[in-house]
Amino acid sequence: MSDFLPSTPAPEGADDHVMAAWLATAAGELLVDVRRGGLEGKELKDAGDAASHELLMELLAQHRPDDAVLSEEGPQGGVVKDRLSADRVWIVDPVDGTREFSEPPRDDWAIHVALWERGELVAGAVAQPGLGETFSTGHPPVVPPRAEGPVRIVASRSRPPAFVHALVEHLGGELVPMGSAGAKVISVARDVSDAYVHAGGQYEWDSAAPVAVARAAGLHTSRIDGSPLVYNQEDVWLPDLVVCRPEYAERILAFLAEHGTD
Ligand SMILES: Nc1ncnc2c1ncn2[C@@H]1O[C@H](COP(=O)(O)O)[C@@H](OP(=O)(O)O)[C@H]1O
Ligand SMILES: [Mg+2]
Repeated sequence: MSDFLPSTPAPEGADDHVMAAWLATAAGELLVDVRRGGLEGKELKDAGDAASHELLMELLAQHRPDDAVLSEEGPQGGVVKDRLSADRVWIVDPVDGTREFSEPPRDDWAIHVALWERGELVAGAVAQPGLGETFSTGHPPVVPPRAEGPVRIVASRSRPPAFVHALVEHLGGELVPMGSAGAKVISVARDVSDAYVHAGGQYEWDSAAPVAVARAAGLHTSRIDGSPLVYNQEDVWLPDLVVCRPEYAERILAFLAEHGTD
């Protein structure tokens, strides 16, 4: 048992939206402590991954004992209980943007907690401790009116897919490099960017919670071929996605259909 105590007690009788937000926030508080502990580089990444994973597993076992869990850091690919026959599966990424987590004072890292139930994402939360905020399906972000200026495409800071540069040029826009899939999706909801486009590799836990929040906020979410993002599959590889303000979806998907991502 970890001796860490979240700053707020578990909300009594919490619904799944509140539970997701509370779990992600609690893991974020623990990670802020870990980050202040003096470790660096790989040691800090490993300590953060392990501490957050263990806390989330412990709190889920306590508060949602009947549900299955798929965690990036779990055993056998993070599977606890038979998630493929379960009705309810929590899909968690204990630290998303692990690289940026290990580079204080960067704020582009996040904790993802999503709930999948019988085929759909039904709740989710993305905590971004660097912003002091947790974004959740319980109180979906209200997307502000778009700031004036060129289209902003947010993409991986450390491995931006090559096609993204061509897309940015095609749209006459600009590239916003950022770590963490969660932070990137949330940047669209915050009007820091207009679209997040990724291809070439990712897992279900990288996008489940951010996509749940993005959908609740009214953003477009899909695979790059326009098909729906589907979760709790046998193979948890989910390599590409588009999350954007709805008004950009058609143009982005048309570009990807025509030019591909090679
Ligand atoms: N090509 C790839 N293959 C596997 N995972 C990838 C990937 N590109 C990005 N990811 C994962 O997606 C998340 C966001 O990446 P990025 O910050 O580069 O956009 C990271 O999650 P983790 O930090 O949880 O490992 C990263 O590992
Ligand atoms: Mg991740």
